[in-house]
Amino acid sequence: MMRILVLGAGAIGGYFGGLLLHSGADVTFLVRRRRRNLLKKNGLVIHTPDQDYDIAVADHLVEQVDEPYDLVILSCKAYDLEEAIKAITPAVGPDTHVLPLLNGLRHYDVLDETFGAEKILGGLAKNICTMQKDGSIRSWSRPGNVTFGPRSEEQLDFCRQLEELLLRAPISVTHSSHITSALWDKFCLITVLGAINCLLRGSIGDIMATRNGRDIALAIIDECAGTAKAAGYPLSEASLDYLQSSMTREGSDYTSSMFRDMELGKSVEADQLVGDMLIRAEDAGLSTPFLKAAYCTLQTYMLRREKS
Ligand SMILES: NC(=O)C1=CN([C@@H]2O[C@H](COP(=O)(O)OP(=O)(O)OC[C@H]3O[C@@H](n4cnc5c(N)ncnc54)[C@H](OP(=O)(O)O)[C@@H]3O)[C@@H](O)[C@H]2O)C=CC1
Ligand SMILES: CC(C)(CO)C(=O)C(=O)O
Repeated sequence: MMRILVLGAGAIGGYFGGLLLHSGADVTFLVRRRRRNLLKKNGLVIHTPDQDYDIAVADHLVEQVDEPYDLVILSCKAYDLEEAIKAITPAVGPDTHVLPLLNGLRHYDVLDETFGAEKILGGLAKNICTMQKDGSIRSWSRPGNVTFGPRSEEQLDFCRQLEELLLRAPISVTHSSHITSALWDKFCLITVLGAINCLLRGSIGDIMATRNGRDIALAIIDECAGTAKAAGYPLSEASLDYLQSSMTREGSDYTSSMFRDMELGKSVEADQLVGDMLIRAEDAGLSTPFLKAAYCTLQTYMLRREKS
């Protein structure tokens, strides 16, 4: 059976790792002391719109690893990547594959350089979820989706085995043969949503109730879509339609995890999402005033947070 190590049992790692374990997969969570203690005490509870799961994880927790696994699922925040790489290094042997589920793109450069691109699959998560104070995971998606795929021919066999395994869990699974395009689509979606929410400080519905919210949302979509096009990964018509309708829907309570983190006073992935999109736009010679304003807002937030 495929041996899987999941780094981080937060919202994304806890949800997908927990549901994989529930489906009979061989899953071990690599967690830090505080998270380990909480999971030992409370178990891993996952609340979904249709069902709650109470998963016994006490025997599936480690604070460090010393042997290779077949698959390492990486589900930390981007600002924790460096430490996470140190923690998983002993688990990455010659035949190991790594599936990152982080938002953004920059982590691929770092992972490729550290472990070799042949080991790093393409992956992303679509799941509106959060880790609650008591350590349980709440997901509002029906169900959360993992999209993954090979970044080179050599990874195809492993991806087929992985698809078989993922399909046994109560999650939605997309095995993409164009994973880099899918990563760009998700990068645009999360940057657009995060920039709108964090710049204008509200859910999509809150913002659509204002005089100019819709115009600003559409301008941010244009800036990100232009950047994707310049990078050689233009958004499909369907993706663009989806962005234009979901980001301007009246009454929508849509928020990104970055905005929810900001509301809670937590650290945010500003550099890896809005900041990175902005750098790529500038490199392509594009004018992106709204992304600049959004990044400036996020940086100001982070600077004030560091001071307090
Ligand atoms: N939440 C969402 O709705 C979505 C999030 N994403 C993306 O998924 C990624 C993860 O986000 P999310 O799950 O929300 O974040 P969380 O903060 O909920 O979870 C991250 C977990 O990673 C753990 N972690 C970090 N570094 C280490 C380490 N060195 N060793 C062990 N554990 C570690 C943290 O542990 P500790 O508790 O000890 O700090 C934390 O529990 C982000 O890139 C995010 O943008 C993508 C789609 C949706
Ligand atoms: C797009 C969304 C909102 C859900 O998948 C997300 O990725 C996030 O909140 O980080």
